[in-house]
Amino acid sequence: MIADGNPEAAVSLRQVAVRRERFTLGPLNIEVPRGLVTAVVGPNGSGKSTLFRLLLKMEPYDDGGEVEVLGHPVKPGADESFKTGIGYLAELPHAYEDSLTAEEKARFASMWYPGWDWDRYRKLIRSFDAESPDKLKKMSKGMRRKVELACALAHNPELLLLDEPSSGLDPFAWKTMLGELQRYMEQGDRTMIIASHITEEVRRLADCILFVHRGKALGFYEKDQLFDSWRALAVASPEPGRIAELAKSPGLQGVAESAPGIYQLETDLAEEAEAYCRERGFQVMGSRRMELEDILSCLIRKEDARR
Ligand SMILES: Nc1ncnc2c1ncn2[C@@H]1O[C@H](COP(=O)(O)OP(=O)(O)OP(=O)(O)O)[C@@H](O)[C@H]1O
Repeated sequence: MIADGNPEAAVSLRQVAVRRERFTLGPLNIEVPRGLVTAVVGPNGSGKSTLFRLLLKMEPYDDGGEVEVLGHPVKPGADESFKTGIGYLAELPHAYEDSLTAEEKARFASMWYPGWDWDRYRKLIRSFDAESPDKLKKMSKGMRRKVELACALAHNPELLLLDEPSSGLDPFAWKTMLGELQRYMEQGDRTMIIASHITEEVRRLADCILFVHRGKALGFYEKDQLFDSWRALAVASPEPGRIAELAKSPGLQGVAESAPGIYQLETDLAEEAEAYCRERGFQVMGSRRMELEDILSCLIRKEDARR
């Protein structure tokens, strides 16, 4: 997770801290790889939106930290032209755009982004079924979201930052969005960072997952590896009361005796834990992938115990 000036990184953070009156993000040391989708997953108020704003130079950070986006330093006085290579979908709509129509918003964006492609924009609007002459403030939440998504994608940005993009979308629009985002990533050289509370969205889109909680990074994982190694095992023993033995199993994240001699064991080293159990005469009756929220709960529990 420590950044070391890796040119393969789309985003590098070194010892970066954002301080507010009642909240601190960081210090963060993170490298987000290029060409992949990284999902930022964490409870409400954990700092996901603040992280996005930091990357767009909308949040000042403490001296001593270093932020690099697409190879450019993000710091006071530095050139900001790299921002034209970013597509950003904020969590909430901007009030100053309320009185614009979709077409007017798009015209405004087209002046800012050299790579703006009207043909691409119109195709996206059609694909989202979001053709409307209304002002943005008169649109439904989902309709406005679709317009904003089309605008974030229309210049085919090198880096796409999506803050809870599916908020307000109906299931059809959600599916369309997934398809468009997958097509965007199929180009092979694009990078996406997405904050999401939707497990299915993370499962389908993400290559990597960054867990955050109370402004701290709890871990950066390759998704498939994460789901392979974090498992819940159902373990049986002919005699009850052997929980202390299981509590020493590799990668232990949690263990409970659900019935006499029947244990639920959560581990982030599934293969090693299964071998450990078998060597000691336990029977491994089942092994299932843990859900994203369960993994996040385990990480939070560990972090809270450390505090
Ligand atoms: N403008 C602000 N001024 C002061 N504190 C703020 C401001 N915006 C957010 N915060 C605080 O910063 C913390 C992180 O907020 P942030 O919006 O980054 O979290 P989040 O992970 O995106 O949450 P959610 O999942 O609810 O969108 C919260 O404690 C929030 O109250």
